[in-house]
Amino acid sequence: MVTEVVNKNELHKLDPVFGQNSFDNHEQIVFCNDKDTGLKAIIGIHNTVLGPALGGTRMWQYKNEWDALNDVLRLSRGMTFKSAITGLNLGGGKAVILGDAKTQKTPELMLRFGEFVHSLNGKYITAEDVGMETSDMDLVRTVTPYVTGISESIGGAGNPSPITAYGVFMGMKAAAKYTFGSSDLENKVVYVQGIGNVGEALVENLSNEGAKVYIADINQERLEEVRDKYSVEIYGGNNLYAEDMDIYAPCALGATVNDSTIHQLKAKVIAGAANNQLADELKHGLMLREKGIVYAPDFLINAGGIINVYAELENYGKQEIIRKTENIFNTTLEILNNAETNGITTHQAAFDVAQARIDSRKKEK
Ligand SMILES: NC(=O)c1ccc[n+]([C@@H]2O[C@H](COP(=O)([O-])OP(=O)(O)OC[C@H]3O[C@@H](n4cnc5c(N)ncnc54)[C@H](O)[C@@H]3O)[C@@H](O)[C@H]2O)c1
Repeated sequence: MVTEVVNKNELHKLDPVFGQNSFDNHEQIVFCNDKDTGLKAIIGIHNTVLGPALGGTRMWQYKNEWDALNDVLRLSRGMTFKSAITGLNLGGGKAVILGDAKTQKTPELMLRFGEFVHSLNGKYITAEDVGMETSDMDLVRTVTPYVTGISESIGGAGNPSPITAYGVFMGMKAAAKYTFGSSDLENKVVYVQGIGNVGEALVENLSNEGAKVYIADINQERLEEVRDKYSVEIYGGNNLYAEDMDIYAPCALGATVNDSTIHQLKAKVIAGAANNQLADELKHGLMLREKGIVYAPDFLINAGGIINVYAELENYGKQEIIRKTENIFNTTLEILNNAETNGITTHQAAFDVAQARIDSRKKEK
């Protein structure tokens, strides 16, 4: 849509940036373009009340620029609440690079992207997300200090994905305790959708605990690779939402919990790593509550990665990373109980805690 020539008289109807539903008072949005490397990126800085906006970079072949903009806005906003509820002194930001990471990601493009990050003087700090590897962050580090998730060999905390997965596992166990009366996941039927960096590490935790794990991914090679390493089954159908399961773990992209899937979902718990799992936070949060499906808020339980990269800024070690990540179990249980007591959705309960922390810091300032 944005690539079409727009009738100037109609521009006011489009409100392309400030009028977007997902805009939600972003402080700054930076559009980056470099002809030589083909870089097209958007950096979203949602809120810096608690500290610099930290969030990963996603490289994805979006259908169009509207999708890319909407994604970066939703993701950076999510980071604000993730860091706030986790008690970190960080704001929310995120970046997207438009393109196919497999075929279009070059060292030159990553370096140019790093220069754009550097030009923001630390207001935005990047890290990895979908389509990025630790080695990409190492490259970005050569042109800017405003990057985390770099290799341990050069002073970083390494790949955040295993810690993210561990936090999701903790959140899932808390949701299981709340729902089934025990945090033990042995024999629980869990569908993990998306077995990338985080999904695979979650599968490892789950299979060690004796859960019955089914894996789904659009990448067949990946499915076979992961199936051969752990005692899991590849899901052979084409609509996992309708399958009998205890727990649905979305670990691919966002918005899989929506009008169409909620009606089909048989899971009793949703707990996964993907950001922005609810297509519409208010509406779908309520629909899940009405259906009695327990939703462990994504921005609460997938905070292990940000805890891991925050260590690079605050200089704490592995032990503290694990301790903070394990605490996701307690926070999740508290949020699920609060939601029940106050008759609100679990998403709202988590959001309220995060927003209260931001408001109180704003008052102090
Ligand atoms: N990496 C982290 O530390 C971290 C931290 C917090 C949140 N997250 C979120 O977790 C999710 C996974 O991150 P990751 O780092 O593992 O990414 P990744 O790129 O390593 O893996 C994503 C996987 O999802 C698969 N996939 C994509 N679309 C799919 C679909 N429609 N159905 C099934 N599978 C599909 C891909 O083939 C890939 O295997 C993302 O939403 C990311 O934003 C990641």
